[in-house]
Amino acid sequence: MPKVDAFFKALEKQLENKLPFVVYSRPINSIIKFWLQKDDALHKTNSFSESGFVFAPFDLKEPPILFPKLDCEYGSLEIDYIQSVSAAKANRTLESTDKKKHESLVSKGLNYIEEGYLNKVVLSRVQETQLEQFEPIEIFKRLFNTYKNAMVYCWYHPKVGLWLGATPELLFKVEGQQLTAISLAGTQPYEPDKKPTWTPKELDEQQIVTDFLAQQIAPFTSSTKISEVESIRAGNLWHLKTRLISTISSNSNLTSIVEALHPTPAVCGFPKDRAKEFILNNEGYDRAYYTGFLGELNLKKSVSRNPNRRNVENNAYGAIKTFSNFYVNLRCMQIKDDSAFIYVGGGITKESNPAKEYEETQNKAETISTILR
Ligand SMILES: C=C(O[C@@H]1C=C(C(=O)O)C=C[C@H]1O)C(=O)O
Repeated sequence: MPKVDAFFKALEKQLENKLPFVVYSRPINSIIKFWLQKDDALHKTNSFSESGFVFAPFDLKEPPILFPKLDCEYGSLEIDYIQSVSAAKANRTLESTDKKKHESLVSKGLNYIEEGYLNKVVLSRVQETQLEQFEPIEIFKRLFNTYKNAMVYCWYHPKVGLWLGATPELLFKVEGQQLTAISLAGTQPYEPDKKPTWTPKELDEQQIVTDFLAQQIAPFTSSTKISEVESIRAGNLWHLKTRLISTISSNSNLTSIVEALHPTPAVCGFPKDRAKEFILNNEGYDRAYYTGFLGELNLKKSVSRNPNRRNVENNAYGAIKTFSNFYVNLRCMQIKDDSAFIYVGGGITKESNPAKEYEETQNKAETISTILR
């Protein structure tokens, strides 16, 4: 059997057998990887000290789920485009009262901002779409073909559920002693041949995220470099992005970095605790794994040394580096029976307008719904 077919057949079989798996491809990358857990045990991690794949909820009162490396079969495939079943399956978006509900949620958030209780809060909703067929692996293939600068994934555990997404947002990654974090916020619709123009509202909203990240990593790092703000495209949207790169002090660990950064003001708000409390008390539904994070935990890779170096003796041995990378679970959906639940939100600051914020969530939902049609 050709390698591609065997790769996806193994996934289909894992799903049929109701066994946990994740299949994913990191941004700007033509490598697809999977981890297939050998039994249906539900492993969690509190310490982030194991190796494997992590899937964490928004609210970390529930510990993240771990597919431990030692309990998994691993596979990878290098490919640019995967043939998937004839593009479209008809589907129907259910009538919703979402608009009114979301606008009144945003208005309430704005009241809290006006009163000075919050600077920014990210408010979200979930939208249901009926599917003609249960075909998550096919949806994954379409996500992979469509969103090249996103982390695309399909994650399944029989005791938790099935999630799919194409997220443009890195929470942070660690490679050896280097920490990279990304501030991503502000949204404009993409229009062909047109560069986005950013208003002070969006620049401010994104700056809150950058300042938060810089402040939160400071106790664990040194010599942080902060890039210029740039526009990046994610499907039918533009966002503002800043990159922060620093060196981790030798006494810090992943748990303290996660606690310091998650959830960032890009998906929660500022101040963090007040925004989180507002979300939990007012959104009126459970975000579960939406705006949580997912990714590789403490994996190893060998990095070859610079061949131009003089120290020939050392060049014979490459260095082994430990790396982890966590992406924020955005532009995602959960599939239950024959329905897809699409999760979308946006940042609210004092200049926000409820009707526009609803429109922004619609644009975000569109990014992911196009894959279902
Ligand atoms: C919350 C979401 O996206 C986040 C919010 C953004 C915004 O408020 O402009 C932009 C990118 C993401 O950090 C989402 O996609 O659901």
